[in-house]
Formats: sequence, structure tokens, C-alpha cells
Amino acid sequence: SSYCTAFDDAGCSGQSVVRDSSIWKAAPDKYDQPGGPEGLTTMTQLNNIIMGHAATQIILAGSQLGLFEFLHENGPQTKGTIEEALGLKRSDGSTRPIEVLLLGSTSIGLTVLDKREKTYRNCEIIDRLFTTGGWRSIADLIDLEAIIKYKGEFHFVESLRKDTNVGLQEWPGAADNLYSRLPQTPGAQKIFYDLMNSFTAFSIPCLSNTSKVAATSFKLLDVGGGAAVAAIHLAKKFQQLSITLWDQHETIEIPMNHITKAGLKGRISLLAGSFITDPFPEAGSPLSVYLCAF
Ligand SMILES: C[S@@+](CC[C@H](N)C(=O)[O-])C[C@H]1O[C@@H](n2cnc3c(N)ncnc32)[C@H](O)[C@@H]1O
Repeated sequence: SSYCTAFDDAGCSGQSVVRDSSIWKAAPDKYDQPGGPEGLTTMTQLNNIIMGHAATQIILAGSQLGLFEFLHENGPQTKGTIEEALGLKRSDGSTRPIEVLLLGSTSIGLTVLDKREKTYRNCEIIDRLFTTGGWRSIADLIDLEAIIKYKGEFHFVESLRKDTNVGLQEWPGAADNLYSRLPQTPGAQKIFYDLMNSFTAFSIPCLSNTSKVAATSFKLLDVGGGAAVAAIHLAKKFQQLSITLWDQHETIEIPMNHITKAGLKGRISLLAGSFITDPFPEAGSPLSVYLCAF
């Protein structure tokens, strides 16, 4: 929470999911134990962890089927109306899909059932995210967690035993890292970059607002610069900066397209390769400063 408060104090011009700091203030301090100093104390808390996999898939279903968006736009709705709107109505008359979805989403508090009216609405925090414009970033985060990370986590125990990323085998390809394998699975790379770009779009304005180094440097090496969201923001904000974005061969086309679209090819150059195995580029002149942003 202090991270996000610092953003607000710095006059962050990023997305409102961060600016609406009351969303975050209830979060525990990073040193706090979940559940208080004793850790978890109730079976419900323990159950929420054991059933965490189901919760992840329920929020994914609610997001991808448009449940939360529909309820936000239309207010409390009956099961039948929601079923129709989400395209879950079945020709054989079975109401099981909508019942499973609403039972799941309501049991974990994402939706709220009005028992008298027999209507469902979004929980307060989800509606607030829609109102403040922060839902898109959260939907990107849900996709990344529930679709990309979820697969590899099945191998977590074995990964600990072998001290290696066993979950990588879930992704086709021969590369030794997930970034380089994602392009081989249709749609996967987009999910990854959508989330990362959302996050960087709100973090970089805040971080750079208070950075004296960025304001006074002439050269910036953006190590693992991704889609160039940070590089483009910094190039526009600090006119004296000339930026080199360093990322892998497999992904370099993504920043290239963004930089061209932003009309910043003259200010941001690209270096394709690995920051692990390739030599660190020379600064060029003793007067240049390389600021590495990862
Ligand atoms: C977590 S993302 C951060 C992207 C960007 N800095 C941002 O904040 O939006 C990490 C980036 O590092 C790149 N990367 C990972 N390993 C790399 C390596 N060995 N050499 C070069 N780039 C690498 C990935 O392709 C990815 O774009």
C-alpha cells in the first residue's frame, strides 16, 4: 500500500486503479502475516487457499464471459437474464452452466445475491474498478494468472524438488525461458504483454516523476525493455534522453512496432539479444550515463 500511496504523492498520471488508493489501503503491510500475527486462524481462510485454483478459474470465467461487465452496466439481474446475456442459455433447457457460475462467483464474494429479489449484482470492489476505469488492468491480470501462470504451477512441487522450472514443459518450444516460448502458442504472448504494458503504463509515470537520474542523464539502456511502454514514455518526457531498448530476438518486433507508431525511431534504438549471455553494450563516451531500467 505504501508503494501505491507513494505513486499518488508523486502526482501519478497513470491509470485510476492505482490512483484510487482506498482500494489498496486495506491491503496488509508487506511484513504482516495474512490473518494477523498468528497466521490463519479459521478453516474458511484455510479453505480459501486450498480452493484457490477454483477461485482463479471462477474469476476468469466471470471476466471472459462478461458477467461483471454486464452486471456493472445493468445493475442487479436475475439468473435468467444473466444466462441469456452471457450466451449460456442451452437449447436442452439445462440451467447448470449459469448455476455453477453464479454459485461459484457468489460463494467467493465476487457477486452478491439478493435472496428476496432473486437478483445478482457485482461486489463493491469490482463495481468500483469499472467506475474508476481500472477494470481493464485487472482483467489483464486475471488472464495472465489464470491462463499463463496457472499451467506451469501444476509442476510447482517438482520444480522445488529439482530446483528448476519444470512447468516450462507446458509450453511448446526449445528455449530455456517462458518469454521465448510464448510466441509459439497463439494468443499467449498478447496476454503477457497486455498485462505488463498495463502495469508499466501506470508505474513508469510515477517512478519517473521523482527520478533525478532520468531527468539529468543522456543515455538510457532499457534492459529487458519489453513492448517499449517505458522507453516511449521516458523519451517523450525527457527530451535530452537517447534510449537503447535491449530485449530478446524473439520479442524485438513488439517494441519495434510501438516505437515506429510513436514516431520515436530517431530517439529509441533497439538491441536484440540476451542480457544474460551477450556482452553489456559500451556506453560510447565517458560522458554518457547508462541508466538500466528492468
Ligand atoms: C517483466 S518484462 C518487463 C518489460 C518492461 N521492462 C516493462 O516493464 O514493461 C521482462 C522483459 O525482459 C525480456 N527478457 C527476459 N530475459 C531476457 C534476456 N535474457 N535478454 C534480453 N531480454 C530478456 C523479456 O522478453 C521481457 O520483455
